[in-house]
Amino acid sequence: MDEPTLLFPPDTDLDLSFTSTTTDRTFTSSSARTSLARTSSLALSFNDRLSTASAAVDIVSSTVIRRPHRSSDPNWTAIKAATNLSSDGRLHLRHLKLLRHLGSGDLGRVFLCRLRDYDGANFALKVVDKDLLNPKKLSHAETEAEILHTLDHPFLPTLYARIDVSHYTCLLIDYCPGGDLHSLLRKQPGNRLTLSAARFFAAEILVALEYLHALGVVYRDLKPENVLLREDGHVMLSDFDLCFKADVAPTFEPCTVHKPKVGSTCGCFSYNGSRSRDSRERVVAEFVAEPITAFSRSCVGTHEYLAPELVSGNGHGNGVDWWAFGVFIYELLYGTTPFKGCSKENTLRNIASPNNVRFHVAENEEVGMVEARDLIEKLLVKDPRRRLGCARGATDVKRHPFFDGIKWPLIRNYRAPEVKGLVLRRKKSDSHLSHVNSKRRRWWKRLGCALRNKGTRFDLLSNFSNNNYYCYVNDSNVRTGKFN
Ligand SMILES: Nc1ncnc2c1ncn2[C@@H]1O[C@H](COP(=O)(O)OP(=O)(O)OP(=O)(O)O)[C@@H](O)[C@H]1O
Repeated sequence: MDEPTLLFPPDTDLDLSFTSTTTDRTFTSSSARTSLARTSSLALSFNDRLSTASAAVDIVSSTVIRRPHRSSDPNWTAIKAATNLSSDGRLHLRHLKLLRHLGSGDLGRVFLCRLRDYDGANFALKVVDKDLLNPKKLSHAETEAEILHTLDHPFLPTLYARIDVSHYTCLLIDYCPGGDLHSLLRKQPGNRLTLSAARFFAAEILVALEYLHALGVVYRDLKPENVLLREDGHVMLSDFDLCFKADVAPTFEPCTVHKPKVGSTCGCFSYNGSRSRDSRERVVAEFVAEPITAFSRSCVGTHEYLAPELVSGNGHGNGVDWWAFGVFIYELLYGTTPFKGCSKENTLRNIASPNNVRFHVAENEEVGMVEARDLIEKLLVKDPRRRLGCARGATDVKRHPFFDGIKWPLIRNYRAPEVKGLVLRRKKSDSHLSHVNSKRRRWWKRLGCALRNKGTRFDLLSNFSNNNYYCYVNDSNVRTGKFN
């Protein structure tokens, strides 16, 4: 579908003229689109005259967004510097320089930008022209801005500033140079990832969904296209225009867990197989925050990711995200979606039919695929009342053997997998850390050797290092702490 060239007359607020060719695969009720390929060329600039004159109409929220635990983040440092230098302590469009067009969506266009006087931090600026949107899209745009404003999570975008100028709303968020997971999949042989890479991305998305659900946000548009990749290879779930908010009542619920025998180790990243036979059971109280009473009738989402209850149109709730999570893991591992038909209608028919998901089982498949299929089957249960995740959310999904060995609280520190086409940039702070870590590694190694010589078990010591650079030793098996 060719988008028309948008040219603003010289006296309008912004000059964002460009041409863009877009196809996409999202549909919202009646309209259908797909985001499979995008090409665009552009010539754009903020109108300087406007930028300086815009102060009177700017409604700037950057000063009210505070994330104290991220005070050392370079992006925040840059924003703080710009606002400190600003005469009214606010961020304005004149503080930004647009570098290039990143892409277009249903609601607006996204540009790579930097602060004018500071080159060290990249941002993405989503520009929504409210004059071009119908009331329904306007409400989606407002939903997205509201949800972005509430988020504070490493796998979700940070809204640094919202700048309203005339009929434009501009949202300044994190820039993800790694592109999206859908494009990355297309670069892989068979369009699929290795099991350990799929598990890394699935685990991060699970944590992001857990956070959204704890806020009462049902996401409704999970798909690889909406998973952007940060420079360190960690994910950023994007696109919140199809979300809806519901009530959530957090509880502590009793749960039986397997307690490993003292001294037994757990492989952290490489696949660990089934649970240890040495485990004992104990009951613990677990935090559950899942919007189980969420209910909506509007049919939104992406065809291949729609849950059966969405297709039937009788109303849906939090379960649609757990269904989509099953489709997502399937696509990462099999290179296609499980109910895809030869047309959109066929796809919807396959989803609505009582037939369960089917798998192609390869002869020499990777260890862990049995667990992966079991998880997918449990997520793709057609009746949402019996679907994994619907009752107790991520708490239950995280405990599935597919995720065995992942140390959830440390997940943001894991090193991203090496995946063809994914260029990882190490942050300056990381290279400093890796220097410290390599010193620490050497220190542990020397200590381990010394103690081994004295007959002390090294595997107990190696468990002190919770970092994924370290080697985990489990009897005679050495497992490297990496996702690849
Ligand atoms: N933070 C970002 N960093 C890098 N690229 C981005 C970022 N946000 C968006 N993009 C790019 O811009 C494109 C348009 O994004 P946008 O969120 O407007 O629309 P979309 O993802 O197609 O979804 P929708 O139309 O549902 O809003 C994306 O496909 C992506 O390639």
